[in-house]
This record gives sequence, C-alpha cells and structure tokens, in this order.
Amino acid sequence: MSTKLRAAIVGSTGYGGVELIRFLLAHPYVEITSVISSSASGAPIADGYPHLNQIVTERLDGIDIELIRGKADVVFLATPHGVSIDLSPKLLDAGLKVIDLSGDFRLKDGQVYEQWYKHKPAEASYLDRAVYGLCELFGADVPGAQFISNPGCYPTATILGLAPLAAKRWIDLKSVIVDAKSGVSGAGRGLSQVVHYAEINENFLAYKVNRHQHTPEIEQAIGRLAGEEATITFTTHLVPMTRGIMSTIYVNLKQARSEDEIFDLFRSYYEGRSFVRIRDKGKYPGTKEVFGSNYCDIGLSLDSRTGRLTIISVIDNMVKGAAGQAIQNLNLMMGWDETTGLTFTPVYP
Ligand SMILES: NC(=O)C1=CN([C@@H]2O[C@H](COP(=O)(O)OP(=O)(O)OC[C@H]3O[C@@H](n4cnc5c(N)ncnc54)[C@H](OP(=O)(O)O)[C@@H]3O)[C@@H](O)[C@H]2O)C=CC1
Ligand SMILES: CC(=O)N[C@@H](CCC(=O)OP(=O)(O)O)C(=O)O
Repeated sequence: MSTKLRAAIVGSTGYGGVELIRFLLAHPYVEITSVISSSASGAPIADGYPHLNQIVTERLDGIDIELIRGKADVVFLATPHGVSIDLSPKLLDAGLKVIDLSGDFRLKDGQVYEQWYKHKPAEASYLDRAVYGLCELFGADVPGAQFISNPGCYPTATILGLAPLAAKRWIDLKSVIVDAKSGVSGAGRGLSQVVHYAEINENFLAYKVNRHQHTPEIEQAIGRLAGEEATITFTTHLVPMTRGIMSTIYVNLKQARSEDEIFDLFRSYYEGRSFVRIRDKGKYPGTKEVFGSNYCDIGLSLDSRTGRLTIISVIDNMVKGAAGQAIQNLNLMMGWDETTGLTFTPVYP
C-alpha cells in the first residue's frame, strides 16, 4: 500500500486544477487519487487536456463527499468563487484537509466579502478556521492546520512587495498605489469576450478600476502586518500574454531613507525564503523570469527627487499566484520542506 498523501482536486478541469496536476505529479510525497468535475464526470481528463494523454489516465469523478472521503486525505478546491462556501464545510466536517484556491475564505469579515464578491459569505465559524496561507508572511500559522485559504494572485505579488515596509511601518499606508497587470490565464479557462483573441491581441486594458475584489484582501494583509488600517488604490490591467503578473507599487516613505537601507530591509526580511528573490540595484524583473515557477521576484528603486519608492513585483499567476502556493501550503501543513515538489527552474525564453 502506498504511504503517499492522497490528493483530490475539485475543479480539476480548470486552469488552476491542471496546474495543480502538473505540480502534484512531480511531488514525492503526494499522489493524485481523484480528479473531480461538476459537469463532466466519467470522461477521461485528457479529453479536455490532450497534453495529459498517457500521463493522467483517470476518469473524472463527480462531487461526492463520501467518495472523496474514501479516496483522499487532502482536497484542493480550484473552483469559482461561491462554490467553496458550502463545499469546504462539508469536506472539513468529513475530516478532510482542505486547501481552497478561491476567494471565499480569504476575508475574515463576511460583510466585506459580500460587498466585494456579491455572494453571501460563509458561516463565521468556518471563516475563523481558515488560515490565510501567504507562506512567507503567515506561514507560521499553517503547520497542523486543517483548512487553508490560498491567497489571490494579485495579492500575492502585491503583498510580498509591500510586506517589509509595512511591517517596519516605514511607509504611509494611505499613499499606496498599485498598478497591476495580468496575463489572460488569470481569468480561467471559461470563454468571455475580453479574453477573445481578437479583443486582447495587440491590446492592453484596465478593468474593475476601484472595484477589484482583491483590494480588501491586500488591505487586510497589509493592515495586519502594520498594525494599522491600510487604504490602497489598486488598478488592474489585462495584457496580451498567457501567464504572469506584474505589480508596480508606488509608496511614500514616512521619513527619508537611503536606497541602501531599503535594499538591506528587503534582503534581511526575506533572508532564507527560497521563493522570494530581490534583484540587485538598478535591475527590474520581468514576468518571463518567473514563468512556470514558484518565485516572486522583486525590484526596487527610490526616487530621491520625489521621496517615493517604486517596487516591482512579479509572479506566475498560475504558480505562486495559485497552484504552487497551494502546494507550498500543503508542504507547511504537513511539516515537509516548503520547497518540496516546487523547485522548477523558470521556463526561459
Ligand atoms: N487562474 C488563476 O491565475 C488563478 C485562479 N485562482 C482561483 O482559482 C479558482 C479556479 O480558477 P481557474 O482554474 O482559473 O478557473 P477555471 O474557470 O479555469 O476553472 C474552474 C473550474 O471549476 C469548475 N466548476 C465550475 N462551476 C462549478 C461548480 N458549481 N461546482 C464545482 N466546480 C465547478 C469547472 O469545472 P467542471 O465544470 O469540470 O466542474 C471549471 O473547470 C478560482 O476561484 C480563481 O479565482 C486563484 C489565483 C489565480
Ligand atoms: C485576468 C483576470 O481576470 N484575473 C482575475 C483574477 C481572479 C482570480 O484568479 O481570482 P482569485 O485570485 O481571487 O481567486 C480577476 O481580475 O478577477
């Protein structure tokens, strides 16, 4: 009998789901025992994803709590917002470990969730149980947890870019402006006009301006690190590429600092954290430099003329922004090295 941890993936037919499959197949301590679909049970997953031919031969299971309980120890939910609100409590009550990739359990205040996501929130007791798994910052909460709420893609890039400064209270938290861009895989596999080739090719557009659902998630994490309320301006853009997020962040420093002090702060804050790489002075990361990997790369530049600091933070939305971070959380949950199964070199060029 296998001694590996048995994993089930709900939403396995989506982009987040297939990225989980790619990483879990390479994980030494985990085996995928159930790939689950709410709409195509019985079909081989490779029907919809021919790149998985001869690699994943299992047929899709339906969503059946007893079946999942019999087949799995941990369940990843890579489902649209709203699904996990009912499903996670059932899986938790069945004794399963749950890692939810959606936004349903990230915000601790149900009213704030309802305001931004337009769904009724989950029951407060389950919201309280969910551990917000931004590993480099709140990873100490994860070992032994049963229920992880995996951070959003834009929040991961943005919060990692701001964290050292927020934790040290070096910045004016009302001055933060985040100008973020994402590739189209961030919108999932479903078809919509905005990701139609003819609409996004050779195009670059802003969307959800001042109403993006990730705004309160970033404010919640930055507020927690700084111990004071944060109110940010957050603008998202879609760019004609498949993967990648770049968050360009502008902040006012509370008092004058040298660029050396800022670099020293970032380097010491992330010392020993395998997946955060601080670029040297004068060098700025591009999304291709993290493509397919779990890295978050950060570049910094202080404008002594304005006193403003510019932070450039890039991730692969599918990896550090979703599946990779979910597996990093699983590793911490289980007491394994957090890099297990995640040490892929970025795909370049
Ligand atoms: N794409 C990204 O970069 C990121 C995504 N996320 C989050 O991860 C989650 C999945 O995103 P993504 O993979 O991109 O989305 P997709 O749209 O690509 O996939 C979602 C999958 O969920 C399944 N699904 C749809 N409705 C239901 C339902 N009612 N019950 C159960 N399953 C359902 C569908 O599969 P089927 O019909 O087979 O059940 C579908 O394939 C979302 O919450 C998203 O916000 C988070 C960070 C980054
Ligand atoms: C490009 C694109 O459309 N991106 C999505 C990201 C959504 C996502 O992945 O949602 P969570 O991270 O909240 O789970 C958006 O802006 O809503």
